[in-house]
This record gives sequence, C-alpha cells and structure tokens, in this order.
Amino acid sequence: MSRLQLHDLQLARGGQTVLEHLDGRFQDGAITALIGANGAGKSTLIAAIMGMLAPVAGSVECRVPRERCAWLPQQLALDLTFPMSVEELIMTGTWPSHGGLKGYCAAHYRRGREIMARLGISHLAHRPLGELSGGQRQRALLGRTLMQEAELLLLDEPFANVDIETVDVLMEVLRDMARQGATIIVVIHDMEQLARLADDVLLLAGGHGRWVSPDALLDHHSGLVPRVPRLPLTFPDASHAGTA
Ligand SMILES: Nc1ncnc2c1ncn2[C@@H]1O[C@H](COP(=O)(O)OP(=O)(O)OP(=O)(O)O)[C@@H](O)[C@H]1O
Repeated sequence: MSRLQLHDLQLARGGQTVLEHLDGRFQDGAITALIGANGAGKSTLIAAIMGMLAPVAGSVECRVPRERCAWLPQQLALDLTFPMSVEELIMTGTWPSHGGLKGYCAAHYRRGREIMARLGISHLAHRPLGELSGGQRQRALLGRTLMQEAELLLLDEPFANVDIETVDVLMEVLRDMARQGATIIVVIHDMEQLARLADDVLLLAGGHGRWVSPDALLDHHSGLVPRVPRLPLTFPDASHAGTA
C-alpha cells in the first residue's frame, strides 16, 4: 500500500534540473531514509512532496489529506524567537484540522499533556521556545506533529544537534507512529541512525534516485570502511547502488 508515489518526477531549482526520472512508492507504515550528499536534492524533493515546489515534469501523487501532512524542517531553518511556550506550540498541531481561531477543548488539552509526558517535556510546558535546548525543541516540534495526528511526516535531519537520549525518544515515537500506519520520510546522514530506524532507503545522487534496502546499503558501506558507530555516510553512485 502506498499513499505517496512519485511518477517520473523532474524537479528544478533556479532554472537548473536537480532531480529527474524519479519514480517509486513510499510504503505506508514504514520509515524511509532519504539520503544523499549535500546538494543532492533532498530538501528539494521534500518541498515537492509538501506541495511547495511544482514539478517541471511528472508528478507527486499524495493521497494523505493536507491537514494530516507534517514537515519538520532543519533546526537552523526555524525562527523560534516567536513568543510561544512549549504547550502553546504543541496545541497548534490542532490548527490544520480545527482552525486556529476556535480555541481548544478539554480533550485537546488532555491530549497535549499526554503528548508532553510521552516526550518527557511536561516540566517544560510553560517554557518559551527560545529558551529550549536543541533536543528539547525537537521533542516539542515532534509533539506538535503528534497533536496533528500526522499521517505523512517528513523530517529534515531531526537528530542533528540533539542529545543521545533525545535521539532515543524521537526514534521510539517515530517507530510508534509508523506502527500506527504513518508514512515517514527522514533525511539522515548518520549510518548508525539509519541502521536503527530505516525500513527503506531512497538514495539521491547525480540527479537520480534509487531505492535501496537498508541492508544492501549497510553492506556496501561496511565494505568501504569498518563498521563503527556514528560514522558519516559515504554515498555510492545512485545508478550502481545496491538492489532496488
Ligand atoms: N532556492 C534555490 N535557488 C537556486 N538553487 C537552489 C535553491 N535551493 C537549492 N538550490 C540548489 O538545488 C540543489 C539541491 O539542493 P537541496 O537543498 O535540495 O539539497 P540537499 O540534498 O537538501 O542538501 P543538504 O544536505 O546540504 O541540505 C543544490 O545544487 C542547491 O544549490
């Protein structure tokens, strides 16, 4: 089953083709790692999937309703000087389906508290976002997507600049979301994290994409260098990588 498919997709930035002939389906209830070197087109593909970048050719077929699609950009891209507390941020997860002007009911607040407890941030409920550590901020942002009941979740390097304990919490929550049927796409650079999390891999290189099994990628990588934790990934050419 797949609610998200790419059909001969071609994407460009600034008039230059970034990706072409991109096909395939993201599995529902699975976590797909999106990998590639800097500039390979990961953010460009995410923008297209989120409907923020029109394809030059081909199409993105997304059967998840817009209000159930969530995107967590890279931390550096976020302006968190906006005066808002952790709880307020999490509650905004209701906006895509309920609107931002209606206020919240008791059930919303109860759910918000459950989510903060799940993410270990109950004690930060009233803390302004600008006063959070990277890991605390990432927990709060993931909490917002839980509140939204996201069925398609795209995360751009969610584990960058966060502590190990937070990585564990985020991974557990993502795994739970996938178990409940969500389609999850994660931009990842770390080999160990990929091995722990990914059910499937889409490798972008040289303007093309290739679907690779995590095992094939890890075998390829372990042939290049010994397996040690927290190793940055090296990227085989997309046209020769592993098996589809
Ligand atoms: N707004 C833009 N205008 C022109 N070119 C752009 C724009 N955004 C990205 N590009 C170019 O498009 C290509 C793909 O960029 P993209 O940000 O998608 O790569 P990425 O794989 O996400 O990289 P990174 O790992 O560094 O985040 C790069 O060559 C980049 O320079």
